[in-house]
Amino acid sequence: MEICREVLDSGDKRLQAKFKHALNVIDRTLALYKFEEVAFSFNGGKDSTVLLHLLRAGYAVAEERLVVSSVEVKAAKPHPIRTIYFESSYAFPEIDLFTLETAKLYNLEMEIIRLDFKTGIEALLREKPIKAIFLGTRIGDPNAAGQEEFAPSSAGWPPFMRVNPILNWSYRDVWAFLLACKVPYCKLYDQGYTSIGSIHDTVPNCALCVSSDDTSTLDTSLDGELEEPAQSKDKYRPAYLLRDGRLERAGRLKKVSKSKSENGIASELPGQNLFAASIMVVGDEILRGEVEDQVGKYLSKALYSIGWAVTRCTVLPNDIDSISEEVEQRARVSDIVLITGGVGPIHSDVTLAGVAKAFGVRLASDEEFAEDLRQPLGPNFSGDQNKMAKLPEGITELLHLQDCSVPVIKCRNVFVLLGPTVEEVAEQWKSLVELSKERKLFHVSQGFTCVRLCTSLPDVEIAGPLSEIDLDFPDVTFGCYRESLQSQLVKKGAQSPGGLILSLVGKNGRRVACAARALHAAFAPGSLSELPEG
Ligand SMILES: Cc1cc2nc3c(=O)[nH]c(=O)nc-3n(C[C@H](O)[C@H](O)[C@H](O)COP(=O)(O)O)c2cc1C
Ligand SMILES: Nc1ncnc2c1ncn2[C@@H]1O[C@H](COP(=O)(O)OP(=O)(O)OP(=O)(O)O)[C@@H](O)[C@H]1O
Ligand SMILES: [Mg+2]
Repeated sequence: MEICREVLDSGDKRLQAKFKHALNVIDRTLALYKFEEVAFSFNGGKDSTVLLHLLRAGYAVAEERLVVSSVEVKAAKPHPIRTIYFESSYAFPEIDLFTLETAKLYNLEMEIIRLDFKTGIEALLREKPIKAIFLGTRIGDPNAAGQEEFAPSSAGWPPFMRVNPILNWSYRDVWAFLLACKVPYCKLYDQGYTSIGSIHDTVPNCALCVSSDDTSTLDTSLDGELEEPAQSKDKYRPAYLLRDGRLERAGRLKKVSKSKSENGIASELPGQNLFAASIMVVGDEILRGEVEDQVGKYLSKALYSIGWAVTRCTVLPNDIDSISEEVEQRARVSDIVLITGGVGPIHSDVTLAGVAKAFGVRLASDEEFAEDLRQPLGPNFSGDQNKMAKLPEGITELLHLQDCSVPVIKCRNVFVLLGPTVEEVAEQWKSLVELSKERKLFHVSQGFTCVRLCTSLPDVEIAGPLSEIDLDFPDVTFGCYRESLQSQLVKKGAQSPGGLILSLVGKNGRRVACAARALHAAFAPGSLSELPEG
């Protein structure tokens, strides 16, 4: 079979291993089910094109076995690959055409279904005894979460086995195969499309753009941003030149929900100018009081300095369920969640497992992350067998940062900073903010202005005027607390140790100063004194 020969001739050991494994999955399926009980779900996309040729190879092997074992050798004729295509009026015409031409070229017995997937499969199963369907689903596809190579259809779907022979193939593997086998693929992939959905949600991948005024640098940014449809002046390189497979879906426009936008991250609330972040620090040693949490404090200040409100900062034990419950809850109510601690090769490092559980996905080995870790961790790092290189499947993006040896792990609106020391977290955070300015991962704006006033007046005297002024300044937050005598004494310029501290916080510096003047005016001169910035 020419496909087997081409893969062999390519000399690409990795491709050969993936090919062999996929053929084995196909072979096991054809041994389990009769030919007429199996269908191939083909849509002209690159993954299903790979699968088509794997099936051609796999069917040839199975036919051979049948012929050899058949008594009536002459009667054994080739079985066409039973194929289903869900046609849609929103499909690219190029995809439609390629699907039909390919079916003709390879003599596929194709059934065109003009219904949605579920209803179409229900109708199909009523008529035909299909028990298994081959799909080109790969890990990293949004719908791959929780699937294995053999995955029974989900609850609520008619019963059949989903067979995913290329589940563990990477973007690189797909192109290595298509190019090595020199098989035709849809021409949209030569025009910069790297993953194809409908005409309404797919544009060429901006990482492959060669704009008319820049033809030199390509594929250097990790830009997954929503781009407007291609300008006609822009040219795109072919899909197989995309070096970073994580950007495969960068040309897929994401569904924008009411409050959350790109990457699941919320837009600034109109008129309110406030984003809410949650911080989670994982470590039993902090809960035992052995170690003081400096990271939470650093991140709170850092978020505040870019205009974010921190609505929760929690310290959690190294326990999967505690982490997953907190992530699940905080990711829902916050714009972003920052997590540090509990990531590493030790048995108690379960932060990523907790994140995976919160989002209902499994942890899967990630070859690219293993590569990222190999350099900083040195020769003792044993690659993807090491649990450190496992990431929540299908929802993770690695953010490579300038001047940082390890990436930040982004799972939807949750960012895991590998740290673990406050210095390392600080370095990662600063680079993340820079990257965010380019990619709009989260909003970076002007920080808050804070004025702190110190007084020895008793709380009861302060309370009345303070609540009145509070009403006059809805855009300023008034806080009131006492610092320990000790910490006030060590702070330079502290006056009135042991007294009350009033803090006035707001985005508009002028308004904060105005509120401070109003407070001064409400009490006898000299009752309040301003503290230096803390
Ligand atoms: C043959 C076939 C079988 C499918 N089986 C399931 C299933 O069992 N459970 C499910 O949730 N979705 C199933 N789907 C739907 C896919 O998971 C996914 O929603 C679909 O490929 C649409 O992806 P898109 O929204 O990116 O276009 C199936 C789709 C096809 C074509
Ligand atoms: N309209 C469809 N008809 C039949 N099968 C489909 C259809 N849409 C998706 N599938 C099945 O789901 C698989 C996964 O779809 P997915 O979009 O991830 O990959 P693809 O379309 O092959 O390639 P690409 O990622 O480049 O779009 C396909 O390989 C195919 O088996
Ligand atoms: Mg597709």
